[in-house]
Amino acid sequence: MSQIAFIGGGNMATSIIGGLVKGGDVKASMIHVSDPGAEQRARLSKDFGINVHENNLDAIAKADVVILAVKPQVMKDVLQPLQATLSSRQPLLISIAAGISMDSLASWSGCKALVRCMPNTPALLGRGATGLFASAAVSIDQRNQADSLLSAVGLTVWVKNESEIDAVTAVSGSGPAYYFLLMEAMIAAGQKLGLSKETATRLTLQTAAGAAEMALKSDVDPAELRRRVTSPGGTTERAIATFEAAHLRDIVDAALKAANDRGAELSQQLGD
Ligand SMILES: NC(=O)C1=CN([C@@H]2O[C@H](COP(=O)(O)OP(=O)(O)OC[C@H]3O[C@@H](n4cnc5c(N)ncnc54)[C@H](O)[C@@H]3O)[C@@H](O)[C@H]2O)C=CC1
Ligand SMILES: O=C(O)[C@@H]1CCC=N1
Repeated sequence: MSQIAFIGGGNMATSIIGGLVKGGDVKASMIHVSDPGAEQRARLSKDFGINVHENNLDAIAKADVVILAVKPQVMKDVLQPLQATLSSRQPLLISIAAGISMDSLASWSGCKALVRCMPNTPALLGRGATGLFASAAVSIDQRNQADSLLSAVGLTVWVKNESEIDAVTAVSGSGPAYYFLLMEAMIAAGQKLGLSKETATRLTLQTAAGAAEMALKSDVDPAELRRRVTSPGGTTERAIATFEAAHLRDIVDAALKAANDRGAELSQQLGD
């Protein structure tokens, strides 16, 4: 069985580790995590019974797969001290960082088999969505390994071009935040209409979950599901007309383009 090392034990690593341990596909004893935060390490050790390390080199010492889960801004500084070990051991290197290119990962790590992927936080519940892209040096076995690690925490989708990872980031990596923003706005609007905060919150969250579940299970697309809620001359029609008049689709288009472009900009700024 492969040893898996996470460099960085923050929000995303915790989500993925939680999913892996809960799913039972990977033994806790096979998972190593390094993080400079003592509290972070204590929490990971207590919650999941995995191996924790202060030093990144200790985490990767026997790893077959190394998952990079640090912020993009520190990636170069994190990888350079690991380069000698990584280039001699040649583990499969999986980066979940937004906006760090394959070229940068290869030159900073010395690894050849690289996977860039973009998960999202619902991975914590096993309901994540991850887009992945592999370098040419990734073997079929390694690709399957990356797929099974990330599919333990939800849906996986492979893309053919590296640039598509920025689009995946814009749609699903950042996506949960868009839905949370809409929830915040609906809860506030419900309160203005006279509901208590608790009632507005419970109704909003259950509606979001129900709508998502319907869209996932339905054999028709979201546009048709929307039409089925919208009675002619009724209440939904007024609300949808208000969204359309405020150019909601253009706003979503611009927001996702901004996220996509920020991914590309980060690659430029943080690359060599
Ligand atoms: N938060 C999200 O929804 C998503 C984040 N990502 C990507 O995941 C990566 C991590 O993001 P988060 O988990 O949100 O950040 P985070 O800040 O929660 O976690 C980063 C962790 O790295 C640790 N760290 C800092 N310096 C380190 C070092 N030198 N060596 C080892 N560990 C170090 C920090 O102590 C922290 O625990 C980022 O690159 C981000 O682009 C990807 C998909 C979704
Ligand atoms: O906001 C970010 O940069 C990261 C990547 C996707 C979600 N969070």
